Amino acid sequence: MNPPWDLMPLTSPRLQAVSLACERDWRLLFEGLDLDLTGGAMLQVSGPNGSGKTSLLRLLGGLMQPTAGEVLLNGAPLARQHGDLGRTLLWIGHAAGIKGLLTAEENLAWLCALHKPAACEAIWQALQAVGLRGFEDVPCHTLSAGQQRRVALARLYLAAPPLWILDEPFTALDKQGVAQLEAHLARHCEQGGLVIMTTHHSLTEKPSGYIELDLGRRSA
Ligand SMILES: Nc1ncnc2c1ncn2[C@@H]1O[C@H](COP(=O)(O)OP(=O)(O)OP(=O)(O)O)[C@@H](O)[C@H]1O
Repeated sequence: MNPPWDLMPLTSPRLQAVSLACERDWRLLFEGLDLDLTGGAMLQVSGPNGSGKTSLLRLLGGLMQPTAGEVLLNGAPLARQHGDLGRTLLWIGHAAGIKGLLTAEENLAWLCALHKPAACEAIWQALQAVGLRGFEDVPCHTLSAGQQRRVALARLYLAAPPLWILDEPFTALDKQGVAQLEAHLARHCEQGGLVIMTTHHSLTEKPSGYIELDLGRRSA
């Protein structure tokens, strides 16, 4: 049987940043930032600590308003699409973002239910894909940091939307986990998905649409 993520038809997303500026605590992090990303692209946002990588991701994911400029998703301002964002965009933040008292299966069930409920079988397949077979029904606070990160990343193996915004997705993963995630992200892009992520990790597997944006080299 094919895994569920192979059954998901991707509608190619387009994300644009138009003359984006970001100021935090009266400190200008960047300004005049333009991006035009379509399905197939992988944008790696790099730069030193505090250069504004997470802030940029939050702007692109609609979690924060820019100081100037705007973000367009499929041609329309992101700010006006909050109700529909979950169908297009999957956000996985710096923290694993899972509930310790819930099991891995329960965490994924409620996270998916926010936008599109997932069948129990699909959730177990996703957990198996991230190496958590046998840990489906234990409370997540009993899992290691890397295993908790894997629970969060299992969402990328469910019927995920086409645009993935991931803040430091490789944190706490072992070598095998890093290699597997790299391959999965590259495959998502080759299938028409769009990945935007921050990482200090140097990628060994890059899709043809790979782009790097180094915020440390931009003058604010
Ligand atoms: N909630 C906040 N309120 C005010 N300022 C903030 C907040 N979060 C971050 N900042 C400031 O914004 C700047 C950029 O932070 P950001 O987290 O975007 O950087 P980063 O490049 O992702 O850093 P790191 O590599 O350490 O994760 C920092 O100077 C930080 O102090």
